[in-house]
Amino acid sequence: MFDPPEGEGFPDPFAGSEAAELDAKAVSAWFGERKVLDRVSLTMEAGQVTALIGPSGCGKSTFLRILNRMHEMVPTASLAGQVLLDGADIYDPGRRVTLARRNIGMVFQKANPFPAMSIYENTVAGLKLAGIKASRLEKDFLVEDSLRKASLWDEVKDRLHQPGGGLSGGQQQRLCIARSLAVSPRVLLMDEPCSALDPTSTRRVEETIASLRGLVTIVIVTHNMQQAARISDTCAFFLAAHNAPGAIVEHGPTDAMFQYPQDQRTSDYVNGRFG
Ligand SMILES: Nc1ncnc2c1ncn2[C@@H]1O[C@H](COP(=O)(O)OP(=O)(O)OP(=O)(O)O)[C@@H](O)[C@H]1O
Repeated sequence: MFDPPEGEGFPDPFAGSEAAELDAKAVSAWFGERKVLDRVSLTMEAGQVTALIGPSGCGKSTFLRILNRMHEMVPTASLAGQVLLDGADIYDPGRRVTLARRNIGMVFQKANPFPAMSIYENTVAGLKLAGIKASRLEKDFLVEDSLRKASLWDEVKDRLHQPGGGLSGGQQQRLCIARSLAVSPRVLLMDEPCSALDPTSTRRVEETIASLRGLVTIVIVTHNMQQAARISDTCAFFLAAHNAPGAIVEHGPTDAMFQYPQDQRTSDYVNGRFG
């Protein structure tokens, strides 16, 4: 895909330092001929935590990957609909993929720091990719700021120049969160970020997510209903009927979704009766 070079004349249409609203409008997705999402619309409020829940294969990860233009990296993939970041469509022709990804970061299921690279270098590793130039002093500030926001600073401040691969799994996941935060994203997408972690590390990552509320908009896929209930403000329940594409059955404030679900299928799912 054509992606014009960095530099003057290509202003960032999504620029800003605040958490931004993300609005998916009638998003459908295909892998080859197979439709896997059908007209999904969802507003993910600025600064809030939105949890995407639903059984395996209903399209949650596909939807998440559409939100920062990663879906199009799969050769057979296609999509329809719009994704607006504070009103600007990230899929507008001519709009740069790199800018969408810089403003909408992603943390994956399995922590993926560069193992031989130091904690310091891992934290600022995204700057170059995002075309952000920073002096040593600016980097020093960014490293501390990002590691503090990721709730990792106190644990690593005395060993910033040791390899990232030497950290525990939970610390590595928080290092990846710090790396994402270092480029000042306005939205952070998280695809089951705790599924490979033990309960203590999970709790630390959940605390980190809670501390980021208001600073960045968070959209998280989770299979853990207790986690969704603990950390999210809003929930969207995805479901794919047999051989049908995934769609949202119900969405709304998390408390209401868990205590007074409007749809029987939501009630069955959040109470562990299927999936
Ligand atoms: N790269 C791909 N090529 C072809 N089909 C795919 C690809 N990725 C996902 N799919 C299909 O798209 C559908 C939705 O998958 P997706 O991973 O988005 O679901 P999910 O709800 O996130 O599942 P899980 O909770 O198990 O991660 C599934 O039927 C899956 O098999």
